[in-house]
Amino acid sequence: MPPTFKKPLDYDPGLAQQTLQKSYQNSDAAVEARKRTLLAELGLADEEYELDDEEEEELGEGEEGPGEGDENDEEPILTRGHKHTNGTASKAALPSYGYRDLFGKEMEGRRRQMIEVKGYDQYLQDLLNRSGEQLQALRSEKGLMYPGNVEVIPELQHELRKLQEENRNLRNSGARSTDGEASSRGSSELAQQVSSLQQQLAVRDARLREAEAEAARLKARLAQAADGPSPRGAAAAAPLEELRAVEALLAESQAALQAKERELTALRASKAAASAGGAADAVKELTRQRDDAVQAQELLQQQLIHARNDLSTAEANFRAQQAAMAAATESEQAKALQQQMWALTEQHSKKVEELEAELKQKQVMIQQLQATKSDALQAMKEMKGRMAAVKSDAAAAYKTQLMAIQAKLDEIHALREGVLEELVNFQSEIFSEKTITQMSRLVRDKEISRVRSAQSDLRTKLAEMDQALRDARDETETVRQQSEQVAKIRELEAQGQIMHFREKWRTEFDKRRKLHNVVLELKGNIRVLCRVRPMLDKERGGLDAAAAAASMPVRCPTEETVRVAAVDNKAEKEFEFDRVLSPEEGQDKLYDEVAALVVSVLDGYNVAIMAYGQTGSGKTFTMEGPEGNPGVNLRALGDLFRLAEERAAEYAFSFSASVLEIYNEQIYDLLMNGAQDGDKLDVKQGPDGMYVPGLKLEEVKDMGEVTAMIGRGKANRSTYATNMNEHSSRSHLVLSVYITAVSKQNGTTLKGKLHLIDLAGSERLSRTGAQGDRLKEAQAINKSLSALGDVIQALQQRNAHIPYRNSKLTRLLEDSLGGNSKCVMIVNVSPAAENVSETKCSLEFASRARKVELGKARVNVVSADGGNGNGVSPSPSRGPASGRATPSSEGSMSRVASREQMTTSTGRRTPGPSGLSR
Ligand SMILES: Nc1ncnc2c1ncn2[C@@H]1O[C@H](COP(=O)(O)OP(=O)(O)OP(=O)(O)O)[C@@H](O)[C@H]1O
Repeated sequence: MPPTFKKPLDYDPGLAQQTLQKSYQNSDAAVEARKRTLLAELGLADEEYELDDEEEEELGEGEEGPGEGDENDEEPILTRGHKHTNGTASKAALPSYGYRDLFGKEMEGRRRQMIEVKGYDQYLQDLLNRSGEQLQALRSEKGLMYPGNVEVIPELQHELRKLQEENRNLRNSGARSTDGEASSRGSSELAQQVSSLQQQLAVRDARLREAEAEAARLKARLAQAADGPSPRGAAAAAPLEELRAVEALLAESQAALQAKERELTALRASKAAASAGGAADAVKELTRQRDDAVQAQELLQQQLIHARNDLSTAEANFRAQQAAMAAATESEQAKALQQQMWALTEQHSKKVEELEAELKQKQVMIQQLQATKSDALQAMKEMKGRMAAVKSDAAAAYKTQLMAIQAKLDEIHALREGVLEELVNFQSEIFSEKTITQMSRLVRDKEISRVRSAQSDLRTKLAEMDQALRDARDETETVRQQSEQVAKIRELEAQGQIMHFREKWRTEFDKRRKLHNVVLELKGNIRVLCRVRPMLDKERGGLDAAAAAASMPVRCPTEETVRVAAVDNKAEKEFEFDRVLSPEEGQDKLYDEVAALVVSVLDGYNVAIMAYGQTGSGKTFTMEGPEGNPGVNLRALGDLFRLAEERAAEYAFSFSASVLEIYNEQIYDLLMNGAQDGDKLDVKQGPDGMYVPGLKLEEVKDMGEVTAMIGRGKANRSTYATNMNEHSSRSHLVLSVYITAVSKQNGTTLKGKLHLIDLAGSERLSRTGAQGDRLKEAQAINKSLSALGDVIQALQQRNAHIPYRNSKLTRLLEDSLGGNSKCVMIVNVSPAAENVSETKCSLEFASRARKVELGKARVNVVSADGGNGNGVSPSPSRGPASGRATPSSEGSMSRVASREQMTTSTGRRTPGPSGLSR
């Protein structure tokens, strides 16, 4: 078990030094105390050590023996003392043994008495024995059982006793010599003494060596102690010094012993001299030697006392050193324990920090919980407040009712009082006063019971009202839930109905589309629209718009007829078309008439919309339109993109387009930059119908791309045309749109084609008066338009041969004027009087075209496996592969017949000329 500490201590050299010093002092004090005890036992108190001057002098005077002279003061003390052993010595004659400085005069006096009683030797022996015992007791008491010290001192004591024995022997031999014994016998005794002394010397030598060894052992132990930490070494320094002092003393003892040895050598010499010389001299010499030996013995005794004291001091110091070492060890242990405690303290500190952190978290949680709790309390408070308000409202209502009841009761009471009063008055007249009192009590009790009953009824009614209110609330909740369920059901039903209507709408839409196509077919595949443009400013002749309109020779009496006033002795003439658009009708109205055909393109039909008319009649206005008021081209394309987007769930559409110009019977690609050789582009027939090899087709995805493409085409056209206005009048501009629609359900592909054609001016050659290049241009225009007229006539007459190849224009439109296509011709006319003749020609040309029966159109469809799916459409009136005219079917004829009948019935359709050429 390690010692417990109140608190850890660091090693403090100062404290250790103080502790050591204290232990020294304690040891010194203990030795001093023991010494005093010893002296007390001997009858020598401390105060007795001091001698006053008087006694000193007295003793000094007493020492002067008679006949000895001054020189006796210097005699060996034992020489004089020995004289008194014979019982003749007085106190004044006692020798001074040189202890005066140690024991004092009184002690010296007592000592002398004891010496006189016991004899010197006995006294000395007693003193030594007692000192040894005291020392041993002191050692035992202090626990200083160090072998070296314990052994050395008894040995020294033993040595001392030996010396005393030797002295005694010497004295005895001296006494015998003094008594005059025979010198021969003394000689032999001396020889024995010498031998004995030699043996003693040998023994003392051995003891001295042992003492030296012990000193070395002590020295080693001290050095070992000094090898420790410096404070411990510092603590051991003092005992080391002490040991050195002891060593010095031992060295002195050794020196004394050596002196003794020398004395013995001298004794041997004296022995030899005694053997050789006279006995008296020998005795004298021996006496002198004996005195010297006694003196040496005293010296040794003194040294022994010093050594003993020094040893005691060394022991005390060593003990203190041990205590200091123990203290240092304890300090180290304390230090280790302190470190352990620090480690434990750190662990505890960490644990405390963790616990503190946990505590903080708990505190935060507690704060949050408290906040939540306070919120809940606040909410409860608010709820309580609301409940209290509700209660107070209810209480107020109840109170109001009670007050009303109370008021009623008061009224009743007042009434009752009145009645009672009257009754009393009345009764007083009839009954005695006693009877009246009894009656009034009865009436009052009855009234009270009636009021109580009324109160009870009211309470019951209130309870019933509350119950009714609760029932009403429950019913309201039930109704609300039911209504929610009904609303959900209706919503679901509505969604179902929406789905149903959507499906129905889709079905109806398909039906409508089919019917639309049927209507178109019934109407005829070439529809002819007539558009009369407004009067231009230059054509008004100074008239305002209204007056100019009133003077116009071209009128539109109905939506299907146009009337041309009589000009040049020619009668007024009226023409009928599928639709006639007056000057007031805008682009949107016109587009409404062709929009249905545009839809047909997405269904896989070939559609051609062409604007016909003399120069300046409004063809470009109709097809292109001015900026901000687009014509057929942009509106048709816008519709196509819009419808394609609507049908995106069913079909995947792709659009491409080309822009070409036919000028002087040559084809120019307006999407190609730079000069072109018009002869190089020709019209061919491919698997998908007519096409122009080498013509650039551009994919377009939206109106932005279309607009940009048309803009480039126009720009290219203007670069090579010297006079744009004149050039545009003498060339055909064809914008073609190719649409592919792949069904997402069965993979079939529909391919539609839309030609939007702004034809060249149709004025007659004779009217132009052109010559040279102009004549050539006019002839070319005439040729292509004549070819168009021939084709229309051949179609109308159902000829076996349709002359498509007579011009690039008709060749290009072969599959758009054929059996599987739909065609709209918009004849644009000028309302101006100066253009009446040309207007008539244009209207007559369009009237003939209107009579052309193209037959039932067919869808360009390719099945998913790559086969031609044209068979899905109704039986064609012409062969699909050749595109050549075939005899009309009965159905077609019947439609024509019906149209003829319609015309006849109305009397407005007039048969046109048989030829179409101008
Ligand atoms: N419906 C109309 N409403 C208003 N102005 C029109 C209409 N039609 C044509 N115009 C105007 O008449 C003029 C001639 O029209 P436009 O250039 O379209 O004739 P055109 O037949 O294309 O001539 P060309 O054969 O030379 O190209 C233009 O100024 C045009 O703005």
